[in-house]
Amino acid sequence: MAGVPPEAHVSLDQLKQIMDEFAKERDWEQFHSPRNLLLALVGEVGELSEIFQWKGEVPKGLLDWKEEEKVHLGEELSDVLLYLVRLSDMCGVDLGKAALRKVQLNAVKYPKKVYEDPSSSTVSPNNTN
Ligand SMILES: Nc1ccn([C@H]2C[C@H](O)[C@@H](COP(=O)(O)OP(=O)(O)OP(=O)(O)O)O2)c(=O)n1
Repeated sequence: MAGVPPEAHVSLDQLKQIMDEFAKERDWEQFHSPRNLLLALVGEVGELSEIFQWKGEVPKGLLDWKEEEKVHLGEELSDVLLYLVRLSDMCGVDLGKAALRKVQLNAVKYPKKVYEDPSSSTVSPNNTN
């Protein structure tokens, strides 16, 4: 793959282009329908879940995980991301734009002031009333 960007600077748009090239080079565009991609995405979410299955709660940062476990985790997270990027593209959705818009909607739905107030510390995100 010619245009693989330096790791630290990858964008959703670059991942979109890479997935497009990957599918074209293998003549796999015929298989990358929205439904197929959604099923593939859900399958990868299942593989991601398996990594955490039966472990109980795990500490943030996964400090006690072996390096190979973290590498595996990175692979499954990447599969989810790549299928999500490809699914969005095949549905004609600009994922970056949509995500930024959703972040704005979230901020309106969950106003900062409510959650900044220490007296409201028991308010959960799903119980704003
Ligand atoms: N038709 C396909 C098949 C694969 N991929 C790409 C996207 C994913 O990043 C990765 C998924 O590959 P596998 O189906 O081989 O899944 P895993 O890498 O998880 O392998 P396994 O299920 O054996 O653990 O390859 C794709 O774009 N289109």
